[in-house]
Amino acid sequence: MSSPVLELQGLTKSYAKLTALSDVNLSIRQGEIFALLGPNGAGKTTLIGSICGLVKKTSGRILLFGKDLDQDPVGPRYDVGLVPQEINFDPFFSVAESLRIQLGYYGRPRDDARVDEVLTALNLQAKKNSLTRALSGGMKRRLLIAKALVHKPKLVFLDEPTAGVDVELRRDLWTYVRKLASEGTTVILTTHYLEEAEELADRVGVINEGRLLLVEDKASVMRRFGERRLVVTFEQPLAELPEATRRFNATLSEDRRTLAYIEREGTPPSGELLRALYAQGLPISDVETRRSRLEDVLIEILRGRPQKAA
Ligand SMILES: Nc1ncnc2c1ncn2[C@@H]1O[C@H](COP(=O)(O)OP(=O)(O)OP(=O)(O)O)[C@@H](O)[C@H]1O
Repeated sequence: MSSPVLELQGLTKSYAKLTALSDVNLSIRQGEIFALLGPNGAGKTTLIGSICGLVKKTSGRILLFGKDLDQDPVGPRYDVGLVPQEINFDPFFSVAESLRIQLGYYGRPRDDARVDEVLTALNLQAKKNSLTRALSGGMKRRLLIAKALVHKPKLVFLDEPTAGVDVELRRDLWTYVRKLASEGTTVILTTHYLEEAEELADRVGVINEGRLLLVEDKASVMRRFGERRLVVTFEQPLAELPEATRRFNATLSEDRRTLAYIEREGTPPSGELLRALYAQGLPISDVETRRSRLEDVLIEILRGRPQKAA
């Protein structure tokens, strides 16, 4: 297995009255899409800032591409791209100029073909010669992403990349992020749109009050914390639940017309319960199922539902 792209060992950041990051340990694999999730003020931007050189850590080690940033704070950072939350470009440059400057800033030679490629990928070609201040909010965000990618970084941080953008740009960006990852770029993303993490992430990390609570494959998190809710409505009230369905621990409503069942890891599948009901020949008028979304799961984790071993 190749060595991690990024490794955090005991990363801690304290401000005068507050510990924004507390003993964070994390290892990121090459080519993965990692979503860092947590409520406002959890420490996500501080974590990204410490790696990108915008925040000075208090203690701990950061190894970027195998190099300790305390020993070489500059070199490894040339291969990192950051899409910050805040729009931060000079309004008096054109779109293309600001990308050219960015290339120079990262020590890369002038490369107009690369600038064009990124502009096309982010649907900004038509605005190539416009001043950045003349862009709409969504276009500014596209440019922010273009700037973070123009120097072909090996590791990209996307800090709330789609906050305030329209659905179309969000979809475009997701497609682009997937393409980057499939080509070997590693992506670390923070987002409050849980749908974004659900769509994109291979692994998720949950941070709260500066502590990393969990790091796990998204599929495994969904299995462990997720649930499927099954609600069956009968045409007539039932006298009682049939014997064959007792083992499911389902509940019958007060009017005895609807049955609710929650399927979790380790409980029988809801399909089995449905089959048992059909086998009894009960007249069913409606069946409804709802699966947990990552949003529900995150709330469970932050509430501190006791964790089983993974
Ligand atoms: N320069 C600073 N001085 C003092 N406290 C700070 C400073 N920067 C951040 N903090 C505090 O550190 C904590 C973590 O902030 P951070 O911006 O990392 O959170 P976040 O998870 O990115 O939140 P959000 O989702 O709202 O962007 C917060 O309590 C914040 O107020």
